[in-house]
Amino acid sequence: MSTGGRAGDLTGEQAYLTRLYGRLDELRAEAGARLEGVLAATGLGHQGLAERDVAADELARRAARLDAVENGLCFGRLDMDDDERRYVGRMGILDGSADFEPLLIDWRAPAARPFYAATARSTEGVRRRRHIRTSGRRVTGVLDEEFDGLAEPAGDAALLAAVDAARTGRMSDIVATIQKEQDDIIRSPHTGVLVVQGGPGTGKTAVALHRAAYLLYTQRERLARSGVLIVGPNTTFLRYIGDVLPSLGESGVLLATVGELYPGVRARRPEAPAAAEVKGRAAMADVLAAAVRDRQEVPDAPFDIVYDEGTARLDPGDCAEARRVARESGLPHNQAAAVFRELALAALARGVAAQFGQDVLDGSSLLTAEDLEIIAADLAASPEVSAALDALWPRLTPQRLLRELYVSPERLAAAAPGLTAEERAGLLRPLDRLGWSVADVPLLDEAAELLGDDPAVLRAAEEEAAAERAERLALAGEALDIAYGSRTTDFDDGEEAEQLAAFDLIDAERLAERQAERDTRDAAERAAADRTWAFGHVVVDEAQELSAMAWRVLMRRCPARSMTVVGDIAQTGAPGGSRGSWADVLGPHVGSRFRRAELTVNYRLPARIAAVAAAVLHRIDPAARPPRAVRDTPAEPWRLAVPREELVAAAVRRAARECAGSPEGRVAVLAPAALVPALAAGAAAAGLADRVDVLDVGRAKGLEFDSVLVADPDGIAAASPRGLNDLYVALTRATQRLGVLHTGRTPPEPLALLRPPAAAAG
Ligand SMILES: Nc1ncnc2c1ncn2[C@@H]1O[C@H](COP(=O)(O)OP(=O)(O)OP(=O)(O)O)[C@@H](O)[C@H]1O
Repeated sequence: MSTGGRAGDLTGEQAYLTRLYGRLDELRAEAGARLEGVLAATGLGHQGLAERDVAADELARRAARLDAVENGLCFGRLDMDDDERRYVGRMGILDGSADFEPLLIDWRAPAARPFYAATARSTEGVRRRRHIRTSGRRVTGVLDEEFDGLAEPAGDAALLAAVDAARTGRMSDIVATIQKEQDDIIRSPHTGVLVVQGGPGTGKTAVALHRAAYLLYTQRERLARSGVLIVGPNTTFLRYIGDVLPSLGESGVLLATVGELYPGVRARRPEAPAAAEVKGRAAMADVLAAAVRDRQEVPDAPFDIVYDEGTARLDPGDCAEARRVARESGLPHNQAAAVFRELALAALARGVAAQFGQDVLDGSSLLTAEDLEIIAADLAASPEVSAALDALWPRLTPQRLLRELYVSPERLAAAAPGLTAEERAGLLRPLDRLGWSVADVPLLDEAAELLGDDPAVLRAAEEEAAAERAERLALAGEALDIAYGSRTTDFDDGEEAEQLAAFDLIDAERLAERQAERDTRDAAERAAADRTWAFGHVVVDEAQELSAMAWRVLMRRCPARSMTVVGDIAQTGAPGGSRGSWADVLGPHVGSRFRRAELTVNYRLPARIAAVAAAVLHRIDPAARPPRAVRDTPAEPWRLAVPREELVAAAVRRAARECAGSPEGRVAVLAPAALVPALAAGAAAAGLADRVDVLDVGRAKGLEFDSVLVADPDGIAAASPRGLNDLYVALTRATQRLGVLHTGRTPPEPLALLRPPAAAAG
């Protein structure tokens, strides 16, 4: 393999790149002019206006795609055995001639595949693979791999440069350096559930996002209609990965946490881990089904309903029969209410008719059919009768079902006999205005399925959602007022973050309202507002974190079961997350009908940090194979014992030292949640807030930083429901340097092997 850039190569590639950007500019100008033309059209009827909006949206999306590929437009060239030359880049570009010659091949097109798949042993017709490095519109280097059959290409310098680069705090795409084992997954033709297991840093997230981009390219029409959902563990993570698909020219994908998947509900309520774990169990589906059945009542004894026209007697036997038929209708609760009501009304009408006596000869009613109809109509129109029947089979919103379950020990005991008294007590809560937790969302969704839609209930649910929104806006308004009121010219970054959160909230609401007014929203936008939306493809990242109940939600959102599921069971941290295998997780939904792929190379951790992590992994699961690190760095990971009362100050000092040691890149201090506020305040006071993130391990899941300081590893292990899993996650976030600050004489055992840093004075 030859590297570097001979002057002739650079000049030649620069000329080609300049031509490509020239063509890109032309295409942008064309798209802009067409958009202007469409928007300027006047005298359109209703239909014409709707068509114009659709066309304008499509053109705006195309313009956005053309803008998005500006950076790193072209990154590779293939010289084939037959002398054909192919340039590979972020999008396909044809020249402007009548022949439409391809100038640039989209990385996802079959013709680009050899760029990722060719090896010395299987060259796929490639003679030379060239990596083209650019900065803006300038070529800065080329790197050639010659497949002359003589030798295995040497280590991939392009890859090493990419994985060694300083991190920005936002994930970048890897389109220029996708490796073969990753490419096989990205382009997998499998149409069902594809599970990608891999240790930390093996590129699971990167692969999942590039697979989404690949599917959007190969199945554009289908997925433009049905949309793609990407599920991540928390909003910090979603922000971290949020630039990747747009940089690949793909928008219109919905990124959400499970807590955001129930329209109208924002899950903000804190939840005790034990209660979250119980709520995540698959058995909660039966609990909810029982809770719904429990709301379908039969009176213990006959009772009289006094209404305008007299008194009607409701008999428990008739009620039980009406309930039996309604249940057997197979309809969801709210729709079956109509069946119950009709049968109960008929029974009531028979009872009233009987009050008028019977023919002594044949026992038939003395009333005419017309009389009977009038009685039935009077009963149906009576508010008293309706109230009595509604009390027996109330129409329910999911919110009401759950709220009334959570406040009632009796209802909980009846619906959840399988839970222990302690577990049930953990679910109890007062009637308050704190809303819903993330663990409640799958239960609301499950309840919505069991209850079904009913116009009256939909209205009630909308009213509840509107009230909740109004409350949130009021709270946001208050937060803004507070932020403005307490604004000083020198507020620290913690305050600024608060203020931004409030602005974000309001912006999100405004956006949602604007979207609701248009009907040209893309699939992702419409899907976000529709609980019953069926996505064309669902990507689940950090999939090990999901509870059994959360999986049920995702399976409902993807009836076609076209899914890419990526995760690492050894990193499970969430209280309801997976303990077993992927077969345990997916079995209830797809049986054994899923394909499993594995990623084995670690692109994040330098070898010496990977060795520390491997020792911890061995403790978690002696049978697990740690991924192989692709590179090493000179910095030795270290540990430092500090007195507990000095931990915060020592961690802040160390973070400052990390920042001073390299001018760019991100530093993280990872600590037990209880320590985070003090550490964050210390970092802010030291003026480090723009370079240093202070996070608990749950928030750091899936993220990475140039330098990581793990503060109080014992505390992290003790606070984690899974013992060492959270510590494993914390130790696997660093791309360059790792330090551990512990308070005991020695840290948890595998870390005891580490030595103090070169200059130990904290
Ligand atoms: N082929 C590649 N070229 C360049 N960088 C890569 C490549 N594959 C992965 N990386 C980088 O390696 C890092 C780790 O990738 P990623 O976050 O996708 O790993 P992960 O398996 O999801 O990790 P975790 O389990 O910790 O969430 C990222 O910075 C990613 O960009």
